[in-house]
Amino acid sequence: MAKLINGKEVSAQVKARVAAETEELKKKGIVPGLAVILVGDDPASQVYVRNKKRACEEVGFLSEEYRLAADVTQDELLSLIESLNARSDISGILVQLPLPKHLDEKAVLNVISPLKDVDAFQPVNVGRIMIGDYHFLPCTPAGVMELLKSADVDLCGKRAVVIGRSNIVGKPMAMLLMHENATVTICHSRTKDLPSVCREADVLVAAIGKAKFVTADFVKPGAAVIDVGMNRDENGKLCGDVDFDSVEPVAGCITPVPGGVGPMTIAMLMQNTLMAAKIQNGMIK
Ligand SMILES: Nc1nc2c(c(=O)[nH]1)N[C@@H](CN(C=O)c1ccc(C(=O)N[C@@H](CCC(=O)O)C(=O)O)cc1)CN2
Ligand SMILES: [Mg+2]
Repeated sequence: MAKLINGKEVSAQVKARVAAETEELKKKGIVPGLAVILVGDDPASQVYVRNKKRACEEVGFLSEEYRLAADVTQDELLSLIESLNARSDISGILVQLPLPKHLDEKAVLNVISPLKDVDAFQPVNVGRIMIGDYHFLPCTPAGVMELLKSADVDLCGKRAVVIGRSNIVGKPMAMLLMHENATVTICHSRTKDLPSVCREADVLVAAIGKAKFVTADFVKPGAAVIDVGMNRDENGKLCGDVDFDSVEPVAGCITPVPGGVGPMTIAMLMQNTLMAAKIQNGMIK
């Protein structure tokens, strides 16, 4: 039986740490503030944005929410971001993704000040991650690293396989694992004989967006299996990219969905926003 890695528990620990530090910052007159921009009315995005606001309240941050109509123009969105860039009471800015098709996501992310880019999606921060000189890490990969640490998974010299090559998860995930001295392979839809590549992994991270895609034959006995997926199964039930029931008996440790990586995403956002407040107040160079 695999050890279950509990994302709810670890995310609560991260948020408690952030809340304690925020209390100290407030004594110096510094209040971290997060602005979240939601364009359109995608129901899942609405839930995530609501949860981000709730997390801000939990850790003692100021939070502002901007709900823009689905047909907002690119110029309107860019000017909102520019006005938030200029405000000293806003430490972090986040644009909830995905954006409606008529908006240019790259141009939108580009305009966020790198000092307030708490998602770490802005090209300056992406580059800094590449060279290992960063303040902000993208929330989901950072959350995965925190979960691996909580489960005492040793990465040094180990084989790690990441399935998925998105800019938001797969690519930065591979970098973070490499910074911890793992030997990393990135797989994707064109990878030949995917199960046999995955079977070499001591640490397997699934971020492909296909329900229950990773089955027991992808998993080396005793491996750490991290499921970044969020899908609906044939009955409409939330499930990950990993077929939990078949993989759990083979893995050494495993994250569930829900309750694994998901809650970490928001906890790490709180950590990044705290970091942004410290940077803007000259506490970190
Ligand atoms: N600007 C961003 N957009 C998006 C991000 C992001 O990090 N920044 N990530 C995802 C959505 N997301 C946060 O925004 C997110 C997704 C899932 C969860 C979560 O807690 N999931 C729960 C299950 C929730 C449910 O029941 O539906 C879990 O896995 O336990 C948090 C945040 C895309 N967009
Ligand atoms: Mg989860």
